[in-house]
Amino acid sequence: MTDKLTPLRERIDAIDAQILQLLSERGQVAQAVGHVKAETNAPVFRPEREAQVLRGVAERNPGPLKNSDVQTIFREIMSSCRALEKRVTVAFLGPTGTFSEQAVFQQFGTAIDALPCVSIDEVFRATEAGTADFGVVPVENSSEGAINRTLDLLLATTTIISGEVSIAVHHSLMTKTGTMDGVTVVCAHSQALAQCQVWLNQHYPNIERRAVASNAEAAVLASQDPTVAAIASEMAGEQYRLGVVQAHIQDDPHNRTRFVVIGQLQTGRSGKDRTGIVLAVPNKAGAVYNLLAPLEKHGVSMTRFESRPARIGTWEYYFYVDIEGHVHDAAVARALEELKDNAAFFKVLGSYPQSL
Ligand SMILES: O=C(O)C(=O)C[C@]1(C(=O)O)C=C[C@@H](O)C=C1
Repeated sequence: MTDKLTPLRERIDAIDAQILQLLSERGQVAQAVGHVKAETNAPVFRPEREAQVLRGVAERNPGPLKNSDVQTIFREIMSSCRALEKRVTVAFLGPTGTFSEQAVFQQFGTAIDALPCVSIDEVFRATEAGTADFGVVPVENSSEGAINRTLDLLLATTTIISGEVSIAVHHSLMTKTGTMDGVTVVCAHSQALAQCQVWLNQHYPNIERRAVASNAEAAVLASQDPTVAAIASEMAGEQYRLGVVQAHIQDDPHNRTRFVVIGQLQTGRSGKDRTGIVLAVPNKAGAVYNLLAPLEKHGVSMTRFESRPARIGTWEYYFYVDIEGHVHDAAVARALEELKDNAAFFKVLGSYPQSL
């Protein structure tokens, strides 16, 4: 047994030495890139380049490692190389242990300074003020729909969207003891309670449900009080040493939340991009239909259409539209020019690489 293992481990040691040498070389090149960028004041974080690198490794992956695992490794390599150029600060809806934090790491890797904020408003403020280089905010959930606060803030913000991240959202029911003995209340963020309501109705119809600021806060409460159960990610459960009563209790097994990255950065073309816009039209028959006609005319696909009541001003609704492509793609540029001409309000939220 040992004799068979020894030569294999020696091979692994030799490969690791090569990997380490190559990582060191990569780091040195990243430092050189950093110097070039510093001379021209160019942005350090280039989401379009990182997306291309990650798509490239998945395309060229010879196996046996899974594409998603190879991408996780390369994301961390780029994160560490980027940190050699400049360590970025990223604001998110805290506390730590939330899905928002997971989205931050999925986009930027872990070689960053993560800045937990108490609300979505605070994430926007920190990013606008420059306290954070970027902010990560939830924008839609596959079972609950739009995160309205984010949509409202995107309308007014001076920041632009530079990226998107999609996270599988799995909720677990957890308590201090790992059982429901003596539990009188289930705490979670209102979105999480909504995403688990069928399951809760079936299994614990009579236990009080209490909405709190975040699932991580619910986990903190459960860690302090054995009569409280929390619905949160298992990551949060581990962090606050909770026992799992039941894993994956969300009603939709494919439940996902999409986040956007906000900042001052205009992301370049990656070859597979998305653009977010907000529009308003005068309240006339056929206005919305006519408004969107340029998209079809120029062969631009719409991937999302969301409306929000305008709470002030002359128009009744703002329309949040996501389209495929980048503002610098010829067809998108032409379609947007025409859209703008027909709209009473028009704002480009940003163009960015589609999430992996
Ligand atoms: O290509 C660049 O612009 C780099 O700075 C290098 C690098 C990388 O490590 O590959 C690091 C940070 C950028 O976000 C993109 C890529």
